[in-house]
Amino acid sequence: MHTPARKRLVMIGNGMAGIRFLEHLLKLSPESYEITIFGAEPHPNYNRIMLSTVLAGGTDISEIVLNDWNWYEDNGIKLYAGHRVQHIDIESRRVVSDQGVVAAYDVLVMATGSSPYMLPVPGAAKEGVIGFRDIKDCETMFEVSRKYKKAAVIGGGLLGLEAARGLLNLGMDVTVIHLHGELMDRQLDSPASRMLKRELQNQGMKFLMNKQTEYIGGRKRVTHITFTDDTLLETDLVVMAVGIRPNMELAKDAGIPVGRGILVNDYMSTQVEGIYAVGECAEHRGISYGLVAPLYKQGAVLAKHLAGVPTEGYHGSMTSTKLKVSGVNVFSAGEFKGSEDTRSMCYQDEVEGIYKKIVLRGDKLVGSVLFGDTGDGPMLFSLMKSGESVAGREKELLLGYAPGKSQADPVQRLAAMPDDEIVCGCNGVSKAAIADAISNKGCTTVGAIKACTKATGSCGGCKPVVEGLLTLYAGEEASVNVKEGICGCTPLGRDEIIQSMKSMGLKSVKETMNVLGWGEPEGCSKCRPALNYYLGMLWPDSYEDEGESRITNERYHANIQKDGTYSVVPRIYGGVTSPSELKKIAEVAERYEVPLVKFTGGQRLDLLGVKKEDLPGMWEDLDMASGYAYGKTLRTVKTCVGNTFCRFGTQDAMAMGVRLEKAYERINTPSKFKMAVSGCPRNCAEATIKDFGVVAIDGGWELHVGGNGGVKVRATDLLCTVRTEDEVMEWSGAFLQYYRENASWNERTAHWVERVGLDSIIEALKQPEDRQALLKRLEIALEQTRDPWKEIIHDPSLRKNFEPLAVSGMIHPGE
Ligand SMILES: Cc1cc2nc3c(=O)[nH]c(=O)nc-3n(C[C@H](O)[C@H](O)[C@H](O)COP(=O)(O)OP(=O)(O)OC[C@H]3O[C@@H](n4cnc5c(N)ncnc54)[C@H](O)[C@@H]3O)c2cc1C
Ligand SMILES: NC(=O)c1ccc[n+]([C@@H]2O[C@H](COP(=O)([O-])OP(=O)(O)OC[C@H]3O[C@@H](n4cnc5c(N)ncnc54)[C@H](O)[C@@H]3O)[C@@H](O)[C@H]2O)c1
Ligand code: SF4
Ligand code: FES
Repeated sequence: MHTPARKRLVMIGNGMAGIRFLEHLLKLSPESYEITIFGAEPHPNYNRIMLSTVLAGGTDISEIVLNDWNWYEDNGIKLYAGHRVQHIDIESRRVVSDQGVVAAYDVLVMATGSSPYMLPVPGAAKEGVIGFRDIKDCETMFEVSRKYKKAAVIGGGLLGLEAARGLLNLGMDVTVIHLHGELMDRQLDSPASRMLKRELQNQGMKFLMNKQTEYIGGRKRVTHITFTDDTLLETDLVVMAVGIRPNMELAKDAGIPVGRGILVNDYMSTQVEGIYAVGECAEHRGISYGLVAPLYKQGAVLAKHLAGVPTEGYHGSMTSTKLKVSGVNVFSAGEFKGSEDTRSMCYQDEVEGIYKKIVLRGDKLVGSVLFGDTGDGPMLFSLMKSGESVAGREKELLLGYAPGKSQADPVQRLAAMPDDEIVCGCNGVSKAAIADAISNKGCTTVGAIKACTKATGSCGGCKPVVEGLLTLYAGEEASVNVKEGICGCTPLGRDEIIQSMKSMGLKSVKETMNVLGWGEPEGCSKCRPALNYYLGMLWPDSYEDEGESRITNERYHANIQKDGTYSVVPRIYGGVTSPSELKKIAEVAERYEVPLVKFTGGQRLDLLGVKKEDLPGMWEDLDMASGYAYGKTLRTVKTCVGNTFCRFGTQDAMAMGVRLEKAYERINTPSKFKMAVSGCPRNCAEATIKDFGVVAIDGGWELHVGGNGGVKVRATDLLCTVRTEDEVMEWSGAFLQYYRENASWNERTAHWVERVGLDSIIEALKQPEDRQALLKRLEIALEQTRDPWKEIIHDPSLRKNFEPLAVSGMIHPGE
C-alpha cells in the first residue's frame, strides 16, 4: 500500500534525460518518492547516442544498456516497459497507459523526448521509409541491409551522416540527399563542410546536394525518390534525418501549456502545479535541446528541486557537437559562422586535412569550428562558456597551446589545459575530476574512470582526451600496459580475476571485490553476475550461488516480457512430447488463463503473459522440469525425426537429442547454449547455427561448434567426426566444460571460438585423457544442479518472493 509519507512520482518516458534525473534524485533523497515509470519502448534505459556506433558495427545492442532491469528493481521502481501513456488527467492526477494501466501521482515528470521529423511528402508511409531514433530502427536497418543493396539518407546533418556511415559499414550503397549546398550546415562553415564532404566521399558515401524530395515512389515498398528538379534516385531504403520534434502532444491534450516543446521555467516546472518536464520534450527559454549535455543539467536541477536541495535553477546551455564517424574529426560550438560584430581567425591546411576557426566578439571567444585536429575542442568550448577574456592569446588558441611545441604533442596540450576545463561535455566532468580519479582513486583504465566519474559514458567523444590524461597522470607505461577490466569497477580482466580466485581461494562475490580492490563496493550489473558465474565454475561443490547477483530472469526462473508478465517454458526433451504431456500443458494454460501459447524456435511450448504470482502454482501444476528458456545454460536440443520416421535419416536424431538434453540440462554456462541434432546432412534441425550441432552421416556423426542464428549469423566450424553416440557424448561434454572454463561470462560460443581459434580448442580436446579430465569436472558440476522450479514450489520462503508487490498509486481498471 502507498505510505502517506512518500509522494508518488510518475515519470512518462524511460530515456536518457529522465533516468539521469532519477539517478540524481535517488542519490539526494532515496526515500522521498514511490517511483513509477512508463516507457513506450520495450527496453530498459539505453544509450541512444550509441545507436550510431551499434549501426556502424562498433558495439552491440546488448552493450548499450545504461540501467538494466535489475536497476529498477533494486531501486524499488515500478517500470511499465512497452507502455505508452495515452492520457493525463490533471484534475484527478492520473495517467493512463495504452494497455489500460492507471497510475495516480503527486508529482508527474514528462520525459518523452522527441520523434524524428518525417517529411510530409507523398509516399512517406511506404514500407522501407524510417527514421533513426531507436533500437527498432537500428534492427530494421540491419534487416534491410541483409536483403537489399541501395540506401538513401535524407538530411546531411549529424544524424544523417552517422546513419549513412553505419549503412556503408553494413555493405549498402549509400546516397545522402541534402537540401542545401553544404553538409552539416547547422554546425559547420563552408570550408569545413567542403572538407567533410571530400573525406566522406573518399569513404564511399555518395551525395546529392541542393535536392528537395518531392515524392517517395514504389508500390507497397519504396523503390525510388523523385526530386523537385525532376531527377530520380533508385533506392530500397529511405532514412529520414531532417531534424526532430519534441513529443508534447500528450501534454498539450491534457491542457499543459506548450510552444515548440512543453514550456518549463528554470526549475523545469510546467505551468501546471506538480507537473515537470525534462529532456528534449521540454522548451526552456525558447529552446528545446537535442543533445544530452544540457538535458543532463536540466535533470540535475530538477532532482535538486524535488529533493528540496537549494538550486539556482537551470539557465540554459551553450552546446558543442562532434560527429561520431570514425576517421573524421569534426568539432563545432557557439557562433561558428560569425556575424557583423564578430572577428574570426582561420588556419587551413588542405594537404593535411586540417581546418581551424575561432570566432571572437571583442576579447571573448564565442565560436569555433575544427576539422581534422579537434584535440583543442574541449578547451575552446570551456573558454567560450566561461566568457573570460582571451586578449593576446588568440593565435595560441588557434594554433594550439605552447607555441613552438609540435601540434602533434597532445600530452603537452593536456598538461597546459586548465584544471576546471570540462573534458566530458555530456557528463560535465572537468580535467581536475579526471586527474583526481587517476591520482587519488586508483583509476588506471578508461573503464575505471567512466565508473568513477561517468566521463566517456555517453557519446564517447571525450575518450581520446581521457586516454591522454591517463598517460599524463599514470605514465606512458601504465596507460599502455593496463588492459580494460571486465567492467568499470575494476581494471582486472577475466583471466586475472579467475587466477586470483584460484590462488587466493576467494569464495564469494563480496570477498572477491574486497580483496581485489573493487572501485564500486557493490559492483555493477556486469561484474556481479560474472563473478557469481566464475566462482560457481571454479568451486562447483562448495559455492553457494548468489541469487541477488543474477539477472532478473534468472532470479525468477522465467523470462520477463515487455509488459512485466513472464513466460513459462517447460522442458520437453529433444522436442519430443506425448498426448498426455500436451493435455497437461493445455489444462494449465486454461486454468491460469494464459493469453498466448506459442511454439518457440527451439521446438518448445511457451506459455506467455503469466503473472509473477502465478508462476509457482503453474510450475506445481505442470509438474515438469524447467525448460530454462531464461538462463545462461543449456536451452534446448532441437531435433529432426531422424531415421525413426524419415526415409533419408541415417541415425536416430531424436534419441541422440534427448540423451544430450537429459545429460546437460541445468548446467551453468557463460552464455546461453543451444544444441541441435539432425538425422542426415539435409540438416532439418539447423544444427550448423547452434553452439553445438550434431549432424548424422553414414556410419557416424559430425560435431559442429560455435554457430549462432541471432543478429550476426555465424555458421559452425567442424570440430570432428565420430562414429558412436557415446563418442558424441564424450566430445560434447568435453567441449561444454572447456567452454565453461575458458570463455568470459556472457560470451557466446560463436564469439569465443572466433576469439580463441578453433585450432586451440581442438588442441585442448584431442587427447582422450584431456577429454576425460574435463568430463570429470563437468560431472561434479552437474551433480550439484537442482531444478529451480521444484525448489521454489517446496520452499515457502522462496515462494514468498513471488507474491505481488503492493504498488501504491497503481490502480488497475475495475479495481
Ligand atoms: C542515433 C542518435 C545519435 C545521437 N548522438 C548524440 C550524440 O553524439 N551526442 C548527443 O549529445 N546527443 C546525441 N543524440 C541525441 C540524444 O540521444 C538525445 O538528446 C537524448 O536521448 C534525449 O533524451 P530524452 O530522455 O529527452 O529522450 P529519449 O532518450 O528519446 O527518451 C524518451 C523516451 O520516452 C518515451 N516516450 C515518449 N512518449 C511516451 C509516452 N507517451 N509514454 C511512455 N513513453 C513515452 C520514448 O519512447 C523514449 O524511450 C543522438 C540521438 C540519436 C537518435
Ligand atoms: N554526434 C551528435 O552529436 C549527434 C548525432 C546524431 C544525432 N544528434 C542529434 O539528433 C537530433 C537529430 O539530428 P538531425 O541530424 O536529424 O537534425 P539536424 O536538424 O541537426 O539536421 C537535419 C539536417 O537535415 C537538413 N534538411 C532539412 N530538410 C531537408 C530536406 N527536405 N531534404 C534534405 N535535407 C534536409 C537540414 O539542412 C539539416 O542539415 C539533433 O538534435 C542532433 O543534435 C546528435
Ligand atoms: S535431417 Fe535428414 S533425417 Fe532429419 S528430417 Fe531432415 S531429411 Fe530427415
Ligand atoms: S563528451 Fe560525450 S561522453 Fe564525454
